[in-house]
Amino acid sequence: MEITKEQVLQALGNVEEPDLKKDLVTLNMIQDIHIDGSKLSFSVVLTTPACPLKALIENACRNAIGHFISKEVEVTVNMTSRVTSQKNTGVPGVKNIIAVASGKGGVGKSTVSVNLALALSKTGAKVGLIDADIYGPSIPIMFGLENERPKASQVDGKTRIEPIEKFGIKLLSIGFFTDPNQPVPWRGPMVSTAIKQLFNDAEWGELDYLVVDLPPGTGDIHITVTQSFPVTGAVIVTTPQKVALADAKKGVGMFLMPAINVPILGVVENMSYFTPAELPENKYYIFGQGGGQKLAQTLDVPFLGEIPLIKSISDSGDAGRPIVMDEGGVMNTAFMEMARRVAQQVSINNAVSPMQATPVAD
Ligand SMILES: Nc1ncnc2c1ncn2[C@@H]1O[C@H](COP(=O)(O)OP(=O)(O)OP(=O)(O)O)[C@@H](O)[C@H]1O
Repeated sequence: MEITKEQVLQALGNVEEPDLKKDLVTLNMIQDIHIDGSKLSFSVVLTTPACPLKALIENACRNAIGHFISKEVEVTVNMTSRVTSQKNTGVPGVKNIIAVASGKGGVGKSTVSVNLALALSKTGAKVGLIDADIYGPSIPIMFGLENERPKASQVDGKTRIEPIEKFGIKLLSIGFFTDPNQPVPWRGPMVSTAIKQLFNDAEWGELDYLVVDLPPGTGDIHITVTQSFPVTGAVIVTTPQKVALADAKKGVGMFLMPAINVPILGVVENMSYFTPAELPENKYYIFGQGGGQKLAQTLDVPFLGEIPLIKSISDSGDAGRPIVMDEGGVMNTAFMEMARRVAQQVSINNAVSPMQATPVAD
């Protein structure tokens, strides 16, 4: 059987990327076509390794070859990725900055930030995490790094900070530079300088996603981060309670203000229902059901998922090993699904006007 490259491209031109609403060939996602008799191999370059539609797209490609060329073709599909970036984030090498915010304190914003960063990294992305919660930096504890200090050196008269690496991601926290027993009275300009240093003075290297854990509410740090760095999008964390939902709405409002203008990637509802470890199929909606989803609908933004309330999440946070690191179980599934939806929204936003898309090794 004779197959040509043109036939392959024509067949795959019938496969639509469901999120980006264009075919894979137009999107330049088909690469490395090799034909050897009836054997065909090609790569599909997705916009994120966390793509939730990976299996569906691969299947559609196989079906298209079978349908438009021949069922006799022996197809090998390599699913790879190249994370896209819409804007220059202002931090060299960093493709996307994802801000994690909440209207109200204590809703689990840091828990979501940490597990989001690790879940993205588990899919194969290069990830960094900044703890910008100046009033209660909790990331050092959550990673078991309370006594660590990042290395700093002088290069050409400039301070360069080495982010700490743990569980495959690079991280920096404002907590690494303060004494937990000595509360620091931060003044506005000091806060702004300190936060900017976490972005500008650190050796982040190449990152697909830099996740930023913001303080709760709306304040100086939000303004500093959003005005100094073009943030790709914001993830809003809420719990199902009315107060949290009302505050989340205010948080969304701040990101959408013309002076700030950061796209909302979506709403995550944390502590959605209680699930006992011994009976994971039982769900008790102790704070009410569907509040986060309704909020997302009202604001016309995506709903990124429900995270259950379970005791082991706080134990794991205190023990320095975030829960998504433990394979299997409801929390791992919930955080992996949430991360895939976040990455999907980043890809969709970037596809609106992709300015640069640099390849990453897979
Ligand atoms: N889904 C959950 N199930 C059980 N406990 C949780 C869950 N999410 C968060 N927690 C616990 O709730 C507490 C607050 O969480 P976290 O520090 O992530 O919130 P936050 O919104 O970042 O708080 P802050 O306003 O102080 O920044 C922690 O003890 C954490 O372990």
